[in-house]
Amino acid sequence: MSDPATPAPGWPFWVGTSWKMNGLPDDARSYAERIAAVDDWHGVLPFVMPPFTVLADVARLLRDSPVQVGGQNMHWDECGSWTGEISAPMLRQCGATMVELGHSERRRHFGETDQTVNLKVHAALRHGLTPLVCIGETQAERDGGVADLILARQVRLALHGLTAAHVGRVMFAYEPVWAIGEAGRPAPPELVAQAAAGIRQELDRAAGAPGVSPPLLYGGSVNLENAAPYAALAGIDGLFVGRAAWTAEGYAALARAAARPPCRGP
Ligand SMILES: O=C(COP(=O)(O)O)[C@@H](O)CO
Repeated sequence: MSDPATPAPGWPFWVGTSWKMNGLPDDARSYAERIAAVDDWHGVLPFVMPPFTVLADVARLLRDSPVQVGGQNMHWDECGSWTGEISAPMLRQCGATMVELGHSERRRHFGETDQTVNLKVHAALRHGLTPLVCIGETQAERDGGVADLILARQVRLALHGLTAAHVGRVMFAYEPVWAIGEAGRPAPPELVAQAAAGIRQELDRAAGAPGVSPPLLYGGSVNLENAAPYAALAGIDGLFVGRAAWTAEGYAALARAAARPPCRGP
């Protein structure tokens, strides 16, 4: 198993996917085998987040590839009476190096809060997992003019209690709630750039210095048509993709579309 990455801001560029609640064992193995066979990721840092039931299988098949594997959620405690939950050590034992936290679907349907996200960030770092924290405003919050406030609050609370050094080991994904899923509308790149600038200010403040703060990915209805324009945004360090990357070929094509030529590096 590869060591958990300590992400570097800017270049290189991350392209990852969460399969959400999709992927029976045969399909998961076939997907993993196909992306394990990709011999050129064009400089992007790839990662996949399969369901828990296939995570160990997928991690085993990708062990010798550059593709990192992560869980889609976890509990903040190491073990104990938490029926139905999964802990950081369990994810590590299965081969995960990353964990997604605070996705809007978990905030909306399963009672995830900024406080539980913060507990989980601490737990992930304690156990050597890279947390990928999802933040984003609802349509009502954007219409009400408080999107930037909501994003700043989500960032600050997620990072609460971390040292500046630990802040640099967290990753973030800006995912407007209104841009995600079947009913989602892709966010205009100008809007993403403006939101990313505000988020970056918060991240730099928490990290104590510009240039060492966490990578910031964009997610929400990313597809083959819009991947390159999002990837070209100066404040965006990666893409976090759902539906468009639920086939191995779709994922590999997206990584190619998002790959920045070396001259676009810092
Ligand atoms: O939810 C996400 C984006 O989903 P899409 O299907 O691409 O809208 C993001 O967290 C990746 O799972």
